[in-house]
Amino acid sequence: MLQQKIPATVITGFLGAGKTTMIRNLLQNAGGKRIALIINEFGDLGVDGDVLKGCGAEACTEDDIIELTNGCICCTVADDFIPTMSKLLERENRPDHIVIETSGLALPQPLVAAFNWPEIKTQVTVDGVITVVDSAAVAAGRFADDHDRVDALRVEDDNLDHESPLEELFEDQLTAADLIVLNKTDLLDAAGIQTVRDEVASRTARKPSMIEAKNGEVAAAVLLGLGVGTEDDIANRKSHHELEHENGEEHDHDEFDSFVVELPALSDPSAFIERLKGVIAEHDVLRIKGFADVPGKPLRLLIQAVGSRIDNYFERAWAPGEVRGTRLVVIGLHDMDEQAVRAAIAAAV
Ligand SMILES: Nc1nc2c(ncn2[C@@H]2O[C@H](COP(=O)(O)OP(=O)(O)OP(=O)(O)O)[C@@H](O)[C@H]2O)c(=O)[nH]1
Repeated sequence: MLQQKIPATVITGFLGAGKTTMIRNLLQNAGGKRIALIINEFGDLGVDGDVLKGCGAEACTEDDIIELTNGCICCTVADDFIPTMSKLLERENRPDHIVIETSGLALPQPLVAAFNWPEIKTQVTVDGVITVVDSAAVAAGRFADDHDRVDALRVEDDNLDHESPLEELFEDQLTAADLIVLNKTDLLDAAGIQTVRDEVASRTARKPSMIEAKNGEVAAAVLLGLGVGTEDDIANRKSHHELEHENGEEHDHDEFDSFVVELPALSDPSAFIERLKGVIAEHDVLRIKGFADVPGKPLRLLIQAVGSRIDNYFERAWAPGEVRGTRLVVIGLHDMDEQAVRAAIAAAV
């Protein structure tokens, strides 16, 4: 008997937009669907996997959560994604739906194209690409902020074919979308949200629907079942990179850098977080996430910084045998001064 293709939803969006938060909410409200989740993170601490495994949703047990940690999924399609999908499809107990969270720096286009590989195409179809947008970051001009600098460079160097890397990635992720979720609307007023809608609409020639959300709260029925078959429409969603290098030149993530900082226990987490805000602002760090050891506390403290907005909460107990420690992934543009950022974070403890 011919098996029905399994729908796969690709969830993309820039660092810190709220992808993991939205997926966590989805898993807790999946309405009886069994979901397999493939998570790809930039930076190798596996924070997203931990957050999702910790949500205890029946829709998706720990076995159904697969982490791809060898770099951005868009660059490791052949070595990482295809073999992972093949293994998943060989399972006896196949999922009803597959959800893929790309890293915040990934281009969705090569991933969607992978669904046209013969061994995948016969068994799976892309239900839709959902792009999560940090509305507050858009309103703050995060993705357009170094226009002047790039324009100045372009005058000096005719060969410069890139816009700012943030802007380009933002547009590529929007161009791939079947549905755009304008998240974090709690941080804006109505006029601010309208500005974000206009800005987002102006960044893609395609006009996918847009919905607004707070804390990634979107009904499962809205996210799953778009039924698009996006892999058949990739010709209309080319990334800047594909348009510039039609001859197949490799795309890479040279514009971004990440490293892990190991720190001692935090005796005063609030003071550390206040000082961390200063470090982020001074060095223009894009994203910090990780966890901390707070002496005397049985739970580990999760720290999530998106720009200089920092959330922190006690997440889960240290597991038996797990070494307590403080580890943070730091992500920034390539010109970020790693040594200076390391020293500044260490001095903030
Ligand atoms: N105020 C506010 N914060 C949010 C909202 N959604 C998510 N956040 C917070 O934003 C931070 C980043 O959220 P994540 O869900 O980890 O974002 P992500 O897109 O998975 O991030 P990466 O994995 O780095 O790409 C966390 O601290 C969330 O609690 C929202 O709607 N409003």
